[in-house]
Amino acid sequence: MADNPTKGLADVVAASTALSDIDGRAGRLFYRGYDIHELAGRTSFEETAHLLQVGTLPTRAQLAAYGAELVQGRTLGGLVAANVAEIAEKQAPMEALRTLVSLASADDPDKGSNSAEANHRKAARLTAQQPILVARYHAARTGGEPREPDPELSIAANFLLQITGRVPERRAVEIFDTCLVLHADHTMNASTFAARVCAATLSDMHSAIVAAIGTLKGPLHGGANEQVMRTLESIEPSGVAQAVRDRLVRGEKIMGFGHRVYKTEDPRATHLREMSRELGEASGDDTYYRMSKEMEEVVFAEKGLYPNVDFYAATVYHYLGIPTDLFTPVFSVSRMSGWTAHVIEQHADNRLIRPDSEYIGQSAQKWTPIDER
Ligand SMILES: CC(=O)SCCNC(=O)CCNC(=O)[C@H](O)C(C)(C)COP(=O)(O)OP(=O)(O)OC[C@H]1O[C@@H](n2cnc3c(N)ncnc32)[C@H](O)[C@@H]1OP(=O)(O)O
Ligand SMILES: O=C([O-])CC(=O)C(=O)O
Repeated sequence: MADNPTKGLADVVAASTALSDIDGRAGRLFYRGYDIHELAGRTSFEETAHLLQVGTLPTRAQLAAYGAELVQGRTLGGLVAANVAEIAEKQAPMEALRTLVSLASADDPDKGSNSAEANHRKAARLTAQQPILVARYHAARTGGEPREPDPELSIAANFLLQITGRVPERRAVEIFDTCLVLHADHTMNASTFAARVCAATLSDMHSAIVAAIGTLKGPLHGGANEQVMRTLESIEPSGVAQAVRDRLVRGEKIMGFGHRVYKTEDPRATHLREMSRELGEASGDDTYYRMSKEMEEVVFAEKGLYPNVDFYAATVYHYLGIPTDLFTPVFSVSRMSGWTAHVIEQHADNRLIRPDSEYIGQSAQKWTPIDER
C-alpha cells in the first residue's frame, strides 16, 4: 500500500498563527514579522518573550514591568522543593522537568482559569520558572542548593550563574542570550503542536506545557542536541568522515541534520555555527567545532542535508560549560516563551484539533467465543 502522502502531517496546515513564520526554501524565519537575523544579537530573550506573548517588542517601561513580573513569577511553591531531590535521583532531566512543571502547577495562583489575563500571567511565570527548575534539578543531583538568582541579572546570566556556579563573562551571557532568542518559537514544530492539541480541548496551560516538554524530549526533535554532543564525543577527531559514512551505511540518521521545513540552511544554524567557532577558539581547544565543520561537509556531500538548529547549539552549550544532558532542558527554557504564546493564541480563537485517520486494518471480521479462537 502506498504511503499516506500526508504521513507525519507533512505540509498540512494545522493551525493559523501570528507568532512565527518560516520560508523553508529561502531559509528564513520571522517572529511576528521580524526577521530572526534582525533579532539575534540585538534583542534580549526577555524582549523576545514579550514579543511572542504580548505581541510587540517592548518599550523600556514595558520591559521593566515584564522583567518585574518575571522576577516575581519565578518563586516556586513548596511541592517542588519537597520533591526535587527524589525526582533528580530517579528521573533524567527532561522527565524531571515534565514532572516538576506539573508539580509547580499546583501552586500557581491562576490555576483553574483559562482567561486571557490568567494565561498571560501563567505564560510569564512558566517562562521565569523553567530555568529555575533546571537549576534546582541540577543542584539537587549534585547535592546542593542552586545559587540564588540575582534580580538585576537577565534570565541568560542567571541560568549560567546557577548551572556553572561562576559569574559568567559578558560575552558568554550575550551568546547564551542569543541562543535563547534563536530557539524561542518555530511555527508548528512537534512540541508546539502537542501543546496546541492539548490546549484546544480547553485544558489548561500547564497541561499543554507538560505535553510539549514530553514531545520536545524525543531525539527527532529537541533531544537531538544532546545526541549531537554524544556523537562528537564518541568519534576520534581524525575519524569524522569515516564515522559519518559508517553510520549512513548502517542506515542511521546523523543527529542535528535534516529538517521537515528547511530545504536550505536553517537561519538559526548560521548564528550558532559562528558562535561555536568563536567560543571554541576562545576556549583554546576548538576540536569539537572543527569536527562539527567537517561533519557538516561530509553529511552534505553524502546526503545533501544541512545542519538544523540542534547541530551547532550542542557545541555552543558545551563551550559554555553546560552539562550535555541539560542541552534539551536549555531548549525548553527558551521554547517555553513560544509554547505559552501558542496556548494563549489557541485559547483566544479555539476549535478542537481532531484530524482524521486512514483505516488500514482488517475488515468484515467474524466474532468467535474466546474458547474457539
Ligand atoms: C529542533 C528540531 O526538532 S530540529 C530536528 C532535530 N532532529 C534531528 O536532528 C534528528 C535527525 N533528523 C531527522 O530525523 C529528520 O531529518 C527530521 C526528523 C528532522 C525530519 O524528518 P522528516 O521530514 O520526516 O524526514 P525523514 O526522516 O522522512 O527523512 C527524509 C529522508 O532523508 C533522510 N534523512 C533525514 N534526516 C537525516 C539525517 N539526519 N541523517 C541521515 N539521513 C537523514 C531519511 O533517512 C530519509 O531518507 P529516505 O527517503 O531515503 O528514506
Ligand atoms: O520546526 C521543527 O520541526 C523543529 C525545529 O526546528 C524547532 O522546533 O525549532
